[in-house]
Amino acid sequence: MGSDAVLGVIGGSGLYDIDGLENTRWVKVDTPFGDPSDELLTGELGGQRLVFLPRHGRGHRIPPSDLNFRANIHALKQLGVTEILSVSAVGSLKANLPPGTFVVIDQFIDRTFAREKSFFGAGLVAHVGLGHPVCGRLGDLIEAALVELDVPHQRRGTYMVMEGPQFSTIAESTLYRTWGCDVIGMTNMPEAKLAREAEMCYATVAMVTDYDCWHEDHDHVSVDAVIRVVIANAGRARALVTALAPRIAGRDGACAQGCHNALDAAIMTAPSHRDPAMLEKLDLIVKRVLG
Ligand SMILES: CSC[C@H]1O[C@H](OP(=O)(O)O)[C@H](O)[C@@H]1O
Ligand SMILES: Nc1ncnc2[nH]cnc12
Repeated sequence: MGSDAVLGVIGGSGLYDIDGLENTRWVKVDTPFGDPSDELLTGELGGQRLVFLPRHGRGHRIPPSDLNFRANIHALKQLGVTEILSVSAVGSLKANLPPGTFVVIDQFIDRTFAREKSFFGAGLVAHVGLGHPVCGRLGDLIEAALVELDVPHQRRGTYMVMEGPQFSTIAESTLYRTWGCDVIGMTNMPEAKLAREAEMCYATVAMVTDYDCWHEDHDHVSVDAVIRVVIANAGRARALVTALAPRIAGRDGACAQGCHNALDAAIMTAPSHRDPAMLEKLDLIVKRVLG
């Protein structure tokens, strides 16, 4: 069987388009959860189908708490995306992770509190596993691409997700360091949770832009500093996408880690108690498992 893989790229701060895409088209996608951040750019990169979504919209119009994460993930799924690469700017919580380092995230701590976090709800209840919140297989492919490109990186790391939009206090930043977190940002949750519910592989490459506000020898984070580092590293982020695309095509069948079967044992609501309106709204998400 040939690969059915379609790579979705969610571009964070500073990554609002993709180089070298062929046969491109910006597509407007409607979802039962409202509007995604922008139109989605579809195309091919080295023969691999790719869909790109600028997380904050072109021109960076939408703050983290107002992102419609459900619509974004649903729109990617509608366009056939099976594996998602999230590219994100983050602050460093470790002295050995200076700006310019890429971290292939494998864990999250979700401290967000003002966001819709599930496709499911009253009338159709589900609980997916999140012990491994990112796809390890996709993480390995990202790491292989970073090695090939000689980009300074760390293979694993915990991303602390804060609500924002303000940056942290020193007390908060210091607390997160005692928790062993590696980096901090505002966007990857509930994105990763929703990708799991939608049975898509998800992995994050976090681009360190600053030392947040805990480091005595460095200025506190500012938008200026973040943008400067993002611009300096945008070429490497784009090269990563180009190097990752052909690696995605190698998958045969469903993800061996189980991302594409995440709902197999997740739905709790008895068939006789399922809300028909919810079933209709969630059709794209649940049709593989409920038929
Ligand atoms: C401009 S700094 C704060 C902003 O950047 C990060 O976003 P993204 O993950 O989309 O690159 C961070 O989480 C904040 O939203
Ligand atoms: N220090 C920081 N805190 C939260 N989000 C960020 N994005 C980039 N740097 C950040």
